[in-house]
Amino acid sequence: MSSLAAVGENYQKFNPRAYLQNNYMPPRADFSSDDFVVPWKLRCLAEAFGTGEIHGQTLIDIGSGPTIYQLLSSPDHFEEIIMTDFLEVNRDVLRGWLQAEPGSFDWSPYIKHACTLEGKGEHWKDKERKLRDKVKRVLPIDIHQLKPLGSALTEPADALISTFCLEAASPNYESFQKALENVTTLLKLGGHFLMIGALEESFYLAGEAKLLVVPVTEEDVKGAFTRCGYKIQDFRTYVMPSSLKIGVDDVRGIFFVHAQKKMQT
Ligand SMILES: C[S@@+](CC[C@H](N)C(=O)[O-])C[C@H]1O[C@@H](n2cnc3c(N)ncnc32)[C@H](O)[C@@H]1O
Ligand SMILES: O=S(=O)(c1ccc2c(c1)CN[C@@H](CF)C2)N1CCSCC1
Repeated sequence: MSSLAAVGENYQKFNPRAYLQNNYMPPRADFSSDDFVVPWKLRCLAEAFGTGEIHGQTLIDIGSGPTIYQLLSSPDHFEEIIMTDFLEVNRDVLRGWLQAEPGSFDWSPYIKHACTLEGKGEHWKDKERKLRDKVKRVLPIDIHQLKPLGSALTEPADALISTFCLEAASPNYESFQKALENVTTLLKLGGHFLMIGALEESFYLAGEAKLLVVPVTEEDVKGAFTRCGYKIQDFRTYVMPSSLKIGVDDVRGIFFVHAQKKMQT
């Protein structure tokens, strides 16, 4: 079995609820200080979208998983948002939240924090409704395919966003780089890519699943984007405090990159 096939097979054991529990619920999800990682992530995204540079018809979220926090500052800037994931279980979890099904994950602390960061006086229920209205499709994706969305997409997008996907779905750095090239085909020339990911992580747990992660450094990430024809507009890192290391992963830090696809290749 190829290493890519092995990654895909291992993901069949991925448990969305366990993943959400491990990463997006207290005590790890702590909003009590701006210096904590979740406020830091939301601030990176709010500030990037707040520049007004990143806008257009379509935004695609690559490897959404069962989460929506990554999109909270985007709805005012795009007509259509497309969410994607490799696993049907995750696409089903997303559809449940989008349709406000009972028992869906409570993202309200994240939505409220995004409203505070943006400082527009927007009520969190309005932001929640706006995001639900803008997400028009939830599609299957495989970043290791030359055409990651197959024939589902006709027009390239104005912007891409991806959080904790490429490094968590690639068995090695070569396939991480190739996956970036593959997803870049989904983006217009001059389009913007916002990515948040794990630094120097080798595994994470999601219920019965132990998923292998290709450990990447800041230089690895910058090099991959540069080799793929991007201009890096902003790059930030967050060092994970030891208090947040509870055994569900071995992440050392988090990166945020805002990159723009050059007009000339
Ligand atoms: C660590 S989770 C990230 C989820 C979410 N974006 C977040 O910020 O928490 C990694 C995601 O990558 C997805 N994935 C795994 N293999 C993939 C592939 N070949 N192509 C696209 N996504 C894949 C998984 O289904 C999972 O949802
Ligand atoms: O936002 S995080 O930095 C975060 C959030 C998600 C993930 C990781 C880290 C690291 N492992 C990833 C596996 F790919 C998933 N965070 C980790 C500390 S507690 C709150 C959640």
